[in-house]
Amino acid sequence: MIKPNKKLGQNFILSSDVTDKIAALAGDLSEFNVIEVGPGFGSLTRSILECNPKYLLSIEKDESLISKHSSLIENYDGKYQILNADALHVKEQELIDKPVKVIANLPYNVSVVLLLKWLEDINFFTSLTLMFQKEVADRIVAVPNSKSYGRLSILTQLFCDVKKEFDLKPEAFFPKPKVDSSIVTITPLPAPRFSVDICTLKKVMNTVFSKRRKMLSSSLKEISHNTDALLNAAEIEGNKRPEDLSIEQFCKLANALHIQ
Ligand SMILES: C[S@@+](CC[C@H](N)C(=O)[O-])C[C@H]1O[C@@H](n2cnc3c(N)ncnc32)[C@H](O)[C@@H]1O
Repeated sequence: MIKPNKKLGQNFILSSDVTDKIAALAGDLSEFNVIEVGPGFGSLTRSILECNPKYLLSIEKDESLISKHSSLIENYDGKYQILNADALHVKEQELIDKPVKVIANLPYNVSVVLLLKWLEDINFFTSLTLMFQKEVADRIVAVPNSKSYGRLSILTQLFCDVKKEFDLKPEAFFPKPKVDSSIVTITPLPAPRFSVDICTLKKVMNTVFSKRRKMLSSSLKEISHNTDALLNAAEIEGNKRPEDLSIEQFCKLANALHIQ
């Protein structure tokens, strides 16, 4: 009898058609080491292994699920290992060699924190094929002037191409989550789209998005003693709101603040 652990975001995919489709989205795996976060009972794991990766390492926090993988480890002798660890705290760079692809049906409670962690050294990865709750996926792929556009869209798209692949209804999982889910492909760029100091960019985004409805001329006062000069230097009108700005404009604003 399976007793899913809600705290660990355990919603297992029911159909192998779905897991096969997710694994296939990651493209040819034969030259790649693959990391899977949260293999659960191994449904997506099996689909990934059937795509013949060079090596697969799964990272699972729930100790009680580790033994469920013994036959897969035996059948894919030397090609598959499972690590009982918290994916938030592992250093992938110490566990596996490049080139690396990540494929995962992420535990939703930690999915954003995991993505932010991977973004810190994004060029370690060739691609990430990830399942998020739909609302988070929408934020990742959002464009300016939309309600989902914000910090996560800007940070991810500064470093990566992003593509929403398909949505899944709660019925695709056991137990049924309360929300829809979406698969996103994230492909790191060789270099960030625009040159910017990331700390300053984060400071600007945190300031203006925490007052989303306010005009920039007002919200930027919190971090700049001369908002007119700042906005002029970035060639942005003060009556704009944060969701009006492109990623390039955010970077211009951060660069102008950095030298102010
Ligand atoms: C959404 S389920 C996916 C299970 C399986 N891959 C599937 O698609 O059916 C998330 C999995 O992540 C595991 N998990 C939760 N938090 C984790 C963490 N911090 N590090 C590693 N695994 C975690 C859960 O125990 C669970 O097996």
